[in-house]
Amino acid sequence: MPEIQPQYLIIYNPIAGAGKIQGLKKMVKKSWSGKIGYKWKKTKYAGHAAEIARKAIGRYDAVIAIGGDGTVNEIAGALAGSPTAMGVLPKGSGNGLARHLGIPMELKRAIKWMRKAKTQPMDTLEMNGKFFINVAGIGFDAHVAHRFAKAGSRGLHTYVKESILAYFTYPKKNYRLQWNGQDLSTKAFLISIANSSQFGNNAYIAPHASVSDGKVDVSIIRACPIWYAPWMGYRLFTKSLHRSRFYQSFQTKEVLISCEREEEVHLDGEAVQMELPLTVKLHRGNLLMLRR
Ligand SMILES: Nc1ncnc2c1ncn2[C@@H]1O[C@H](COP(=O)(O)OP(=O)(O)OP(=O)(O)O)[C@@H](O)[C@H]1O
Repeated sequence: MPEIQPQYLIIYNPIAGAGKIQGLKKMVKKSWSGKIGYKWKKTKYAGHAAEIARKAIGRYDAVIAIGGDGTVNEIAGALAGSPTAMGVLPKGSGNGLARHLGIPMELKRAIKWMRKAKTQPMDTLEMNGKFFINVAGIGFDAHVAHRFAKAGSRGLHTYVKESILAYFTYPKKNYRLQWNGQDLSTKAFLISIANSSQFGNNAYIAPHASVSDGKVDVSIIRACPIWYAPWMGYRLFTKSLHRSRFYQSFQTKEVLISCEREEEVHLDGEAVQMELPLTVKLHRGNLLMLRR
C-alpha cells in the first residue's frame, strides 16, 4: 500500500533575514518530492502570514514558516489551539525558537531535517491578551526592539548598533512582580519572560527553559556596574547567566508585572506599547510543533 503523504503549506517571508534565497524551491522539491506534498505562499505585508495560516487550518497537516521569529509568531498565533501543526525553516536574523528546537540553521539541512520531524505539543503564552511563543520582555531589550523598529535598516548589525547606543542612557527602573503568592520589588535592567531558552543568535536569557514543561521562565537582570556589562554579555552567549549575582529567575504559569509608568515591551522581538500592569499567562501544550 502506498504511504499517505503529509500535506504542508509553506509560508515564505521574503524580507526576513538577508532577503531572497537562491534555489530555495529547488531545494525543497529535491528533498521532499514523493515524501511530503506541499504548496507555497509568499507574504506580501506584515500580518499576511497570520491570515494565510488561519485559512490553512484543517486543510493542511502542517504550516511551515520560512522566516524568523516575527513570522513564527504570526503563524503560531493563528494555529494555536487548532489541530494543524507548525514547522519552522529558519531564515530570520535571530531565529530564537528554531535554534532552541535544534533545527539546523542551514536551510538545505533544515529542509531534510523536517522530513523526519514529528508533531509534539508545545506551550504558548499571552501578555495582556497578546500572543507570543518565544521570548517577551520589558526593560532594556524592549527599548532596543523599539529603537530597531524605527532604525530604517534591519539585521544583526543594526541590532548591535542600537543596543550599544541605548546602553549608556537607559535608566534602570523599579518593577514589582507577583506570582504564586510571592511578591518581589526590584530595580532591574530588564525582565524577560521566556518560553524558549534564547532571544536568538544563541543569546541564552533563560538557560534552563523548556517549551513543553507547562512553565514560563521569568529572568530578571538587575542593574550592574558598567565595567561588569561585558562579562554579562559573555555569560549571555555562553549559557551561564544563571551563575551571575545580577541574575535571578523563577518559573511559573502566570505572573503580574508592574512598573512606574507606561512601558515599551517586545513580543518575540516585535516592538509593542502596552498598558501596565502586564499579565502573563501560559497555555500548556496548545500548539503542535514539528520537532525531532
Ligand atoms: N512582504 C512583507 N513585507 C514587509 N514586511 C513583511 C512581509 N512579510 C512579513 N513581514 C514582516 O516582516 C517582519 C520580520 O520578519 P521576521 O521576524 O520573520 O524576520 P527577522 O526579523 O529577520 O528575523 P528574527 O525575528 O528571527 O530576527 C515580521 O514582523 C513580518 O510581519
